[in-house]
Amino acid sequence: MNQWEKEWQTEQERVNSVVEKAAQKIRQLEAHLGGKKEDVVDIRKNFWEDVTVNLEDADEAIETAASIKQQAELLSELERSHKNAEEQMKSLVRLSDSPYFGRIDFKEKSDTASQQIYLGIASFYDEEKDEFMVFDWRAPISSLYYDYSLGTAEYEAPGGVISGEMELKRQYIIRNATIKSMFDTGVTIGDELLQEVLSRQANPQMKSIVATIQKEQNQIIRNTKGSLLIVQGAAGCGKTSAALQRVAYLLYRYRETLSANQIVLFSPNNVFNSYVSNVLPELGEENMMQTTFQQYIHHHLGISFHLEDPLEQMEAVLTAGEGPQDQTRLASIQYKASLDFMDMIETYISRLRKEGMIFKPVKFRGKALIPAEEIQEKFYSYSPSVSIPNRMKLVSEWLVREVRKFEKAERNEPWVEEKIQLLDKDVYVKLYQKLQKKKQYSDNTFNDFEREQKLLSAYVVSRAFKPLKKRIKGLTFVNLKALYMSLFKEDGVVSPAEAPSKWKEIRLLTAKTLADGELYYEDATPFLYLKERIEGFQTNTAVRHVFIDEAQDYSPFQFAFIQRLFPRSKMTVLGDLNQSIYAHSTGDAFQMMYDRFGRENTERIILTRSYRSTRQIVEFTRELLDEPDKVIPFNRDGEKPVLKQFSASGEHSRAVAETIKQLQNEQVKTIAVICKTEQECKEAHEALKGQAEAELMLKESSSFKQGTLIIPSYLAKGIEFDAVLVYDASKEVYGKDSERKLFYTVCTRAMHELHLFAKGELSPFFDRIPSDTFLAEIK
Ligand SMILES: Nc1ncnc2c1ncn2[C@@H]1O[C@H](COP(=O)(O)OP(=O)(O)OP(=O)(O)O)[C@@H](O)[C@H]1O
Repeated sequence: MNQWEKEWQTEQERVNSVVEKAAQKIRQLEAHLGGKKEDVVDIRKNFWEDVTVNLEDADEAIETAASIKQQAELLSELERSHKNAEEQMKSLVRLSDSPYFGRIDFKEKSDTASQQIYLGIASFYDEEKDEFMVFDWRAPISSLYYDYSLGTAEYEAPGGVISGEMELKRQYIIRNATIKSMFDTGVTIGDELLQEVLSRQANPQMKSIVATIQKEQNQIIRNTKGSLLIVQGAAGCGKTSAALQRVAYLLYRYRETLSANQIVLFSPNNVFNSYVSNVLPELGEENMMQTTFQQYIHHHLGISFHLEDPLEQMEAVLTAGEGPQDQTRLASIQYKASLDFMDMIETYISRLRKEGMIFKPVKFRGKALIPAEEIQEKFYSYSPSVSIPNRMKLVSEWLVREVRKFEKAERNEPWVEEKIQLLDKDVYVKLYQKLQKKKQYSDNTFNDFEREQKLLSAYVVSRAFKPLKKRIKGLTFVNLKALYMSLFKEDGVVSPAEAPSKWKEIRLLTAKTLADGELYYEDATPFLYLKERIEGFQTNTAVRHVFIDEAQDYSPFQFAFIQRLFPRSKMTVLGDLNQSIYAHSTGDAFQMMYDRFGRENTERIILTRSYRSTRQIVEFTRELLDEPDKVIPFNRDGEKPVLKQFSASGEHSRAVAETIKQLQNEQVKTIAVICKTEQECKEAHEALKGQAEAELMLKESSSFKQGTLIIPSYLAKGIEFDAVLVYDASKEVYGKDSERKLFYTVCTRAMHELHLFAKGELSPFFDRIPSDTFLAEIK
């Protein structure tokens, strides 16, 4: 047995001993858990027997309440500890399969001997020996593993910086408690393990990367300095991965004060949500809250008209032509994305303080109880120094009082009698009991009938007025739609000198769509902003950390809005300007964020190494960028991208089908035929019918499946596939310079293979790509 084999054996023995200790712990926990479960069941069963209920007098009632409280606390404490034990159990089960993935030997400056630190997903403490057999990857000392190669190294412990010498760095792949591979590394995280991880097939669910986190990614994960962290980097450089491990890190580091429901991740779409949903549970943490910006807006708008989906907007933009209508829409999208538009709304708000508020009359059964003009008069009767939301509140209280007056008068209306006849028997009985309780019955049946009648009509009227009062309290008497539309009137807020280009056309377009009962997606955030400014901003102060992935797709307006929504929250913003695919994402949104938070509160980290795709694919895709050298491929080899160009469309689809079948025969798990738009997807699906099996995925389904998909470009955002087939890389489809970023985004979804097909003339983007970076077949 050579030295390495001996090492291997010693390491395997250590794995065995950790697993054995974990098994002991599992047995103990099982016994404990069983007992706890019985206790919980017992307490639930006997809850009312173990409390003394006596409500005879006030003192007794207080004692009873105290006794119930004590019993409830006991129960919740037991439930909590049961949950903890269960979580510990899950972590031990994971540990028994693969206890750790790395080891470092570190000698502190002041020590003579080095300490062996084994790193795993969760820590494991040996009570007998009083030492950690495994350190959590997020522990302060674990950062040595990610940040240093052999030699001098230091880390930040709670008590200060600790320096020393790293003498060994080792990596393992352990499955079923057996070491499958083991390597010592000199450089940061050895290429070998990363090579092995990256060469695997794509998965419908993203995986955690804790064993191979790179130094620059570790900086993102552990950064706790500023209130804004901006992460920029090319496609596939691990922004999303780093963000998710960062969530896990924050939950560990601030475990006393931070919980998963205080962290929000804004993701590009629901497919992406499902794609990343497994990473945190895999790391033994609960998932943070996940939403898309569209869902958030929709939920808070609570409007009755139809709100356009961002995907519909995307389709409209991607299929836009040179005609005036389409050009107006584009100009409108861009202007409404800007901070200029937010300023315009602010000017409007200042004006509304003095004049111009628009209300709806308060109506009941079709009858106007309080006309809109009267509400407006009341609104402006309050001092202008009172803010608009406060005045709204005062008006709402006044309206409720007014409505109450009408409510009383309404009791004698004929409809009330009709409703009384239709009342349920149960209601009658209840009201009868109420009267009896109040001892309001007399011997005089005539009086009794009158009282009954009064009570019944009061009941019927009050029930009928309830929704109206609720609506008033919800401030629905303000006419938000009309207010928003006023922004686009000819004599509106904007002075001709400040008006954006095509302002007249934008005004007309907006007025028309709103009048048709539709709200375009570009209007959604400004509309909500106006609503919040009038009704009072519903800020969320419970959320402590907001993550925005694919941040290049947010408009400055949306960013500013999010910042305002979460005033007590830190932010991590991740994106790549080269993948800006929305028409509103003009300019450098990151710079704008940077300016808003201020330099002293902001950290900016740029990632340059791309891990997703093979070296050959990165060498091809990066040429689409203005600064190709800024993207460095990770050294993993594969085939060069293949381009097949056809003049006849029949041959084109046959070739696509052939490639799909070939990949399927090779057992490639995830294959995506990516088209630019929904329309193109449908055409592709039709053309491939009967030739190759492929599923059409057009809308955001809630999950992302293995297999062969035909998918539009914007739905493939943030996701990756083993093989990508660009359905038509012709000039017809990717011809405008504004589509270069989209083309880049599409091509960079490929991990191992990239096939491009073109019908007719090639996209001009190929002019910038050196011909030796791909293989071309022209038919
Ligand atoms: N340190 C790492 N170890 C192992 N795999 C990694 C590492 N960093 C990134 N990856 C892998 O690279 C791929 C791309 O990562 P990720 O999706 O996080 O990149 P991204 O920057 O968000 O990409 P995009 O901007 O294209 O959406 C994923 O498969 C991820 O698992």
